[in-house]
Amino acid sequence: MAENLALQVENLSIAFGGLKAVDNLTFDIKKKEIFGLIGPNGAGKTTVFNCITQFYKPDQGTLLFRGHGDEVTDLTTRPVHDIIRHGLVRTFQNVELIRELSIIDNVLIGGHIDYKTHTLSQALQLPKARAEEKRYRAEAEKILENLGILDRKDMLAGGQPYGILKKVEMARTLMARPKLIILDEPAAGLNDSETLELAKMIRKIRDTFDCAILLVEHDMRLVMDICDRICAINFGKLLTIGTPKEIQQNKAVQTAYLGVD
Ligand SMILES: Nc1ncnc2c1ncn2[C@@H]1O[C@H](COP(=O)(O)OP(=O)(O)OP(=O)(O)O)[C@@H](O)[C@H]1O
Repeated sequence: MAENLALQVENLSIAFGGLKAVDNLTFDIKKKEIFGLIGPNGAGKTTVFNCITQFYKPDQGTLLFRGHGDEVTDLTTRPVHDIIRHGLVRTFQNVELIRELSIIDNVLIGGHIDYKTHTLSQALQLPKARAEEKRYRAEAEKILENLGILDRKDMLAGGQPYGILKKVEMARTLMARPKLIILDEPAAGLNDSETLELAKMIRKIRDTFDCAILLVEHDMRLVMDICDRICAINFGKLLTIGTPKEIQQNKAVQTAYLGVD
């Protein structure tokens, strides 16, 4: 795997019954790249990232990921719960936060995969556990500051505007110190100004937290605005990979996706 790559997908295929949902798909994502995956409804986008995160086990293909410490992992050999430990996280379309907890406590939940101390020492508040908790709290505060919502840290998650909840969810994701974040339709449910904010936030995350981003999104303005490169698929097959400009000018994409003939 080339040193500049975060993810390499080669000849990925998966079928459900007779239907080839992903058909011999090959693409790669560079370190710190914002990479878009687009295609019409049913094109196979969700299935692609379900294969990457090992929620589905692909029938065929190579999935190499460069995670923490630049270590390369063959994702197909890992169980689904192990993927996050390597530095690959995904967000969900619906924000899933605990309304009764404060914003910072919701963010701290994202750090739990990393806790080194035993649950018992945490419960007894032993010095090592207290030090660890302090370190995670400082890290959570730094992330909230970066996302511009540190002033809300002690407020309850319940009742916050949707745009803020999305930021809290992103903060929680960042606690896993990801090397690649898969964003599943992050603009769904956001208004125009929140979508603009989201674009700024995604760029800032890439720049500040040194990670690549795979964006699966229907909002073409957002995709064209922030992606370095875009992969267009239809019927599970690759149409083309290119810059936003190249994608907009591509005949196959116009026909398949934008509905232009
Ligand atoms: N678990 C499954 N079992 C059977 N068929 C499936 C399953 N998951 C996806 N499919 C089928 O695979 C194809 C690709 O679906 P997928 O959800 O990946 O598309 P998509 O591009 O994400 O669509 P959308 O934009 O509507 O979310 C579709 O025909 C879908 O019906």
